[in-house]
Amino acid sequence: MASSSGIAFMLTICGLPALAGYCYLFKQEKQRSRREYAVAEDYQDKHGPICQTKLWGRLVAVVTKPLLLTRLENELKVLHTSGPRQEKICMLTGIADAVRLTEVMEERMIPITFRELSPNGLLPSGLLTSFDKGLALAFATAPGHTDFTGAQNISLSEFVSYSVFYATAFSFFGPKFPVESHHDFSVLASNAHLLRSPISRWSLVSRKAHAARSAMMKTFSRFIEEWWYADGLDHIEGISPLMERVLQASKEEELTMEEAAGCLFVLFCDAVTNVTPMSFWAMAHVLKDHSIYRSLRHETRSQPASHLYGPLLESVVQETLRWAPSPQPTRQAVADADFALEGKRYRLKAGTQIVSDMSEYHFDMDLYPQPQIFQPKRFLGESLPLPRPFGEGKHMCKGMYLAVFQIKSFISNTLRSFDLRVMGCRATDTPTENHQQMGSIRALADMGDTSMDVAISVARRY
Ligand code: HEM
Repeated sequence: MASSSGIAFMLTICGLPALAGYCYLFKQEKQRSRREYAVAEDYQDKHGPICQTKLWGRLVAVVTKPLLLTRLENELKVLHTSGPRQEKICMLTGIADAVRLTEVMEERMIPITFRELSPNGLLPSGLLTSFDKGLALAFATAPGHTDFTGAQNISLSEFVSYSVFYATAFSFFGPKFPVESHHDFSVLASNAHLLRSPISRWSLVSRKAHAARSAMMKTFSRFIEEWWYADGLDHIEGISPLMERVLQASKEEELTMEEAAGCLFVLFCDAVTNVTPMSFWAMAHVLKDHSIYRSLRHETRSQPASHLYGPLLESVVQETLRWAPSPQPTRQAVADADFALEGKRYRLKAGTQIVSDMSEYHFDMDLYPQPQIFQPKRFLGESLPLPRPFGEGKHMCKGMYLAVFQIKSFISNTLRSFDLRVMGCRATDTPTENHQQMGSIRALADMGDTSMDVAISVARRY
């Protein structure tokens, strides 16, 4: 899934500033100028809510209104997910011929995920409690195997990335999963853009990304190997019902062991790659404003550990889901389609990628006053429309309930376990892999440099 910043960047370098105005997420906390609003409005008046362009030789149509993608899917019947999904699977797993794997993911694994991660499936699965337990274990070691007994300065991005990775791996795969693979995962996550582009064929440029991907795939293959070949063994210690069902389905569908490992890895990536930056942004904004930090800490600490529903926490999470870049649902037109919409005529050519971008909606000043400013209390007591970072229609995110739980659990457990302080924004000579994964942190540093990070002091409370 392309990120909003990616599309904004692609549109900008294509010399289409008017279109770039559609997805200007990374001008965070700066007022969008009157001119930029006017340019975007002007574009919509002329061309309607779908903007078509060509990026690196590929036809792309960007849809900018809620529910429009669902409408096009239902009415045109030519928009499919399998093309973009297959690309994503190949990119993440390195499996060149992923046609069968993509089919199995769509027909078996996604419905399993939908059932297991629905509100009714989540509670009995034990996934939520084991995520909390995983966080406690991560806090005991992360990062760099420190125990945080005295106050220590660390990078917020590393702290978030390691904690979310550890807790998700623990809750999905149990205590036997080798969490030291976090290093390979970070390298892969921050270089995934290379694997996604034709540059991936230039081995000199993308060697690091290829190596990290092979290492992750080996980790997953080794993790399931014993179970895979031992017919009598029906359980991997501590594995979640979701992943157990995915493995059973892999055998039933006669996938290879590598393909089964690929299924686990792709679902794991779905669960970590978006929760990590969302948790980072939420935490960064809470720490940036000392009065918010104190109020949220008070709210969190005055409730029982299992309680994750304080009103301020709820508002901070919703504001993060509105403000932070979210992945963009993508479909592919498998045949030409002509249609009219809001008085404009469109023609989608077969092969066009349709990308839904909600940044125009999330930054609409009529819906959310001063949209560039992260306002932690924005959703307190207000009946504002809720953000829409999870896509829409039948392919809407299957892990949205888990995702919201993970972000809330990360913030609450961090505030309960530690006293934190921002020490400043730190420049590193060699940016660690996490920085790009987190996106630009200009909002705090305002220096336009992705090698910046937020340094925090962390001291364990008990
Ligand atoms: C804040 C975190 C997350 C965000 C913002 C997010 C967002 C999205 C978006 C935008 C889509 C595409 C929807 C579409 O094509 O219409 C998606 C799909 C998906 N997400 Fe998430 N997601 C998050 C967390 C998770 C988690 C924790 C899981 C757990 C495994 C997950 C599993 C999935 C799956 C399986 C799909 C594919 C659904 C399908 O094609 O039917 N996501 N997500």
